[in-house]
Amino acid sequence: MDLHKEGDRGSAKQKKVKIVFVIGGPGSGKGTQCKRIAQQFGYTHLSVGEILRQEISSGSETGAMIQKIMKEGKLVPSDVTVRLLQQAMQGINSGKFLIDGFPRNEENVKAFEDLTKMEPEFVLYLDCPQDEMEKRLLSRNEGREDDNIETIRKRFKVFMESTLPTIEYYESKGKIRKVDAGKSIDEVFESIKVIFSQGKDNKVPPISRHKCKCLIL
Ligand SMILES: Nc1ncnc2c1ncn2[C@@H]1O[C@H](COP(=O)(O)OP(=O)(O)OP(=O)(O)O)[C@@H](O)[C@H]1O
Ligand SMILES: Nc1ccn([C@@H]2O[C@H](COP(=O)(O)O)[C@@H](O)[C@H]2O)c(=O)n1
Ligand SMILES: [Mg+2]
Repeated sequence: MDLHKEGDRGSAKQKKVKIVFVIGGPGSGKGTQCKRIAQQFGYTHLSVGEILRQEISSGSETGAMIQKIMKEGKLVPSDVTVRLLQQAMQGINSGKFLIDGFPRNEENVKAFEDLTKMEPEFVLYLDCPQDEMEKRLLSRNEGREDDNIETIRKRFKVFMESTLPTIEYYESKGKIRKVDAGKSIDEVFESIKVIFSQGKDNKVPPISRHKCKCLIL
């Protein structure tokens, strides 16, 4: 798949690639729900955090740099993240991508748009209270280096300061589909199924920072 040529929207020969971004605070359930969405709706699930962790495992210099940033709960420079994401997408012959944990800041948005010339169909936003996310992360038990209380608090701060503005950006474009992610896994998936069944014309009421559950501590 040539992700550059996909930007030539007029070309009938180009296969239309559909992209859905999935964002939400750390522990909001992005990975959990993406697995279900991919299975039920035929998407290829790409977790950007997982792609970055694979780069760490490769033992490269870039991986070492990523590991340091992740441990601090900060964000990896967008040129690195988007290059790795684009490489992962190019290796897969799929028409539908579910991109989990992306974008995390405005720099991510710009780098993705500049490099791929693509935009998401919509952005699924898992809105979850912070105390619930903290509880989930502390009992996740998957051996992640960043699942400790110190790093978790830093990740929450990054989410508030850097990711919420991207949610507002996509809200202004009418692309946010928000679900209450504080409920049980099954209940959250029920709300998500409605969104994926209705497709891109399903509009939800506008949100603002003040209405996010993640801010009600
Ligand atoms: N709705 C839910 N209710 C209770 N526990 C949940 C729910 N959704 C996910 N979990 C659990 O919470 C933990 C975090 O979920 P998950 O890994 O899907 O979150 P995430 O948003 O991908 O987090 P991160 O940003 O850190 O990758 C996991 O142990 C998962 O099993
Ligand atoms: N767009 C992104 C996504 C992730 N990161 C870094 O990876 C960490 C883990 O991400 P998860 O989605 O698995 O929680 C995250 O805390 C960041 O350090 C990133 O920089 N940019
Ligand atoms: Mg995850």
